[in-house]
Amino acid sequence: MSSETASRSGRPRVPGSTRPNRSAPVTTMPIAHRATAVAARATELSKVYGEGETQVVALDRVSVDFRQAEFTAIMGPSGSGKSTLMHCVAGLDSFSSGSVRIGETELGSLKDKQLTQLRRDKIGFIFQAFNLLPTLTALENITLPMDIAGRKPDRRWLNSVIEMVGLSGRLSHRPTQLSGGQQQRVAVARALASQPEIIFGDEPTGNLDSRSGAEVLGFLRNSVRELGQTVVMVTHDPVAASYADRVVFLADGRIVDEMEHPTADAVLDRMKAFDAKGRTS
Ligand SMILES: Nc1ncnc2c1ncn2[C@@H]1O[C@H](COP(=O)(O)OP(=O)(O)OP(=O)(O)O)[C@@H](O)[C@H]1O
Repeated sequence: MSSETASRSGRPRVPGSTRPNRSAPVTTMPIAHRATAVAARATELSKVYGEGETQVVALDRVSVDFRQAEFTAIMGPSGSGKSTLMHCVAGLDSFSSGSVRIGETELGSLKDKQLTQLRRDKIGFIFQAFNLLPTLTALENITLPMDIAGRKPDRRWLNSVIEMVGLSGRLSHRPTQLSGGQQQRVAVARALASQPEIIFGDEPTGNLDSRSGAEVLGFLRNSVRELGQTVVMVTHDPVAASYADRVVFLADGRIVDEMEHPTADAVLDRMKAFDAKGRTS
């Protein structure tokens, strides 16, 4: 595998693959751009549920960048807007005002069909509940999004991803024949297989024991460091957040803090500073 420095410098290759990662070859991207290249951006993003007395401001003018080849965790107290932020940026939910872009594409300007296409082609998802199809084998689940899109998987890339998550011996198994940790590895491979611009994880380790969770988080971190993937993950768990390069803290629908190179203890301390209502102290 390539060194961290080399791999984090832009769009590196999968080991053994002849194909560079899709959007921007590393050799042509100036260093200044690499450091600031943005995979997804929310600007003044607001999301309001309901009206009048029952109105809830879930997101209150949130502006945040998710940089390419970086692993970002979103944390905050329950109800602070983490899932809403992820869903709005991932094009899974509409927003009330502001803007979101994935790469160069403004989501607000897209019709439903275009949004579906963008999610399919540019975004990978990993959910707490694995979301695998029970009638398909592990391999069929991994390639399903590409099959639906009518795209042929890059075999060498696919093999590298399958090898990385340690599923080579399990490809013909169906989800019920796999442990929870193995099922989530299938979901990780499915998300990585199409080399999306960005992967969103919603509590991806929420249903796993700590060992399986650590494995999945390790694969996600490797995908960022060694494959140049961009990952954004919502989590409640300071240990999970410590795998990220950066943590963004939400409270009351606003970003209240950020932490680079987080440790579990530092994240835990920061979380303790939120009071029971979810406000910062
Ligand atoms: N469909 C909805 N209708 C009305 N209010 C909603 C809806 N979805 C979320 N909310 C409200 O928006 C706010 C933010 O919710 P969100 O689920 O984004 O928070 P969260 O930080 O992800 O919470 P948790 O950690 O508990 O999952 C909360 O006050 C929630 O009650």
